[in-house]
Amino acid sequence: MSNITVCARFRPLSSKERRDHGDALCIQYVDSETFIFKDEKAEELTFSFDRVFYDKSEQIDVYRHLAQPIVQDALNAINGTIITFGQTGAGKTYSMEGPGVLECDAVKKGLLSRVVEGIFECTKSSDDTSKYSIKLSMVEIYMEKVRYKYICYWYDYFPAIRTSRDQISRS
Ligand SMILES: Nc1ncnc2c1ncn2[C@@H]1O[C@H](COP(=O)(O)OP(=O)(O)OP(=O)(O)O)[C@@H](O)[C@H]1O
Repeated sequence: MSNITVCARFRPLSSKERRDHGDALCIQYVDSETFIFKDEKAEELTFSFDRVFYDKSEQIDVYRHLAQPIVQDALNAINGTIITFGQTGAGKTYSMEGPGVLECDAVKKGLLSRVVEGIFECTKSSDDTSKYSIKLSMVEIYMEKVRYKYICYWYDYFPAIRTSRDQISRS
């Protein structure tokens, strides 16, 4: 896999969209990497990505494919970035936060809380005396202006401090 992964995600139609335009979709499933887009003249255009998440995809699928490798790299001190890009209402916030960043819905929670959980899950399972300094931030770029949404730091974090103390007392 290259250093950059590009995915497309489709959200389900809203009830207003169904009411106004019906259930017909302008995209057609080909496989997990390719879809066909039919434009207004019914011309077909084929698009391919590293992965396509269709409207029934779950938040966990997006996390596992897109973010988990970045979490694992982060534990080896390799920085990573996840960018959502799209027009208003496309589902960027939903993918990043879920229905709300303070909501703990296990199925619907977004990448942000899954990434935080993933990082601490990995550090907990490390059995050496590694020291971690973790910085995680989420920004919104709108009209070429950068706005911080969340910024968190964990400095001098010793996940294995208890394990190492136990080992010393056992030896
Ligand atoms: N995968 C999804 N499954 C279910 N609902 C979704 C999904 N993606 C988006 N939605 C819903 O669609 C609506 C628009 O999504 P969202 O607010 O995430 O868009 P956005 O791209 O962040 O928009 P904006 O740029 O205007 O902030 C929301 O009501 C959201 O809950």
